Amino acid sequence: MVLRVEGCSVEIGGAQILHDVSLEAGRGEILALVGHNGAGKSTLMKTMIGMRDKQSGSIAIHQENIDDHLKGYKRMFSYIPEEPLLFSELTTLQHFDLYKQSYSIDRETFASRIERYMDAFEITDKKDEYPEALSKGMRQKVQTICALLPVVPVLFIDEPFMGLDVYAGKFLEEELNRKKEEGMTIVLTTHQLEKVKTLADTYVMLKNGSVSSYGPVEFFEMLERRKDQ
Ligand SMILES: Nc1ncnc2c1ncn2[C@@H]1O[C@H](COP(=O)(O)OP(=O)(O)OP(=O)(O)O)[C@@H](O)[C@H]1O
Repeated sequence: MVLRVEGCSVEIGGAQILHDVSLEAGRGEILALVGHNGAGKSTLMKTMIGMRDKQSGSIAIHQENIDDHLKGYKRMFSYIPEEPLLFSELTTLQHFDLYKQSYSIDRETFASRIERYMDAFEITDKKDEYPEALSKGMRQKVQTICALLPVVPVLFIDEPFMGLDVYAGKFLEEELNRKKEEGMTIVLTTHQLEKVKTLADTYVMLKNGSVSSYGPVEFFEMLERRKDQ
């Protein structure tokens, strides 16, 4: 297994938000976190990337435990948050450069990737702009490109298609499939059930902070069909 989460519980301000959550995902697997608003999907994702403390449980990528060596663990994944988290003092290109340095991406690989991504996401003419001069969707594109640049074992994405236009959404979907073929493990949250069915291999359904069902995506489709009957 590439990603292993075991018995994670999270409290925020004295309220128990996640209860004993466990999941795992293998190489080249796309895992969708699903559930109603407030079920705990973003909290779980933030906990898996070390942005939120847990009260119990363990999280590891390739046996690198989040609690033993956070810096090493952080080099094992990239992350696209629900709301873009950009630096107001950095231009689009400077953001990409920050990722190049953080993940030690070589110059040639970096140059070809940013050219391809800026072209596909249609933001080449925004390369010297600061975030305040970008629309929300464009900021989301910059954030998405940052996370797609490094080749890491795991990619975490919170609501990947929110705010993206249809062309960018289509390209992202194709790119996630390409990354999956190359062996990347992808964990995403989404409310778009169609995307779960077309993109994911497995799913974890959260209900009030607990895992209510978990398995191959065909099982999820069966549950959805049964609900409709
Ligand atoms: N910073 C916070 N302070 C207090 N409560 C929080 C905080 N963040 C999340 N919560 C609570 O934790 C619960 C889970 O929220 P979370 O954002 O993880 O849900 P979600 O499944 O991602 O929801 P959505 O689908 O609406 O994005 C909610 O009850 C929310 O109010």
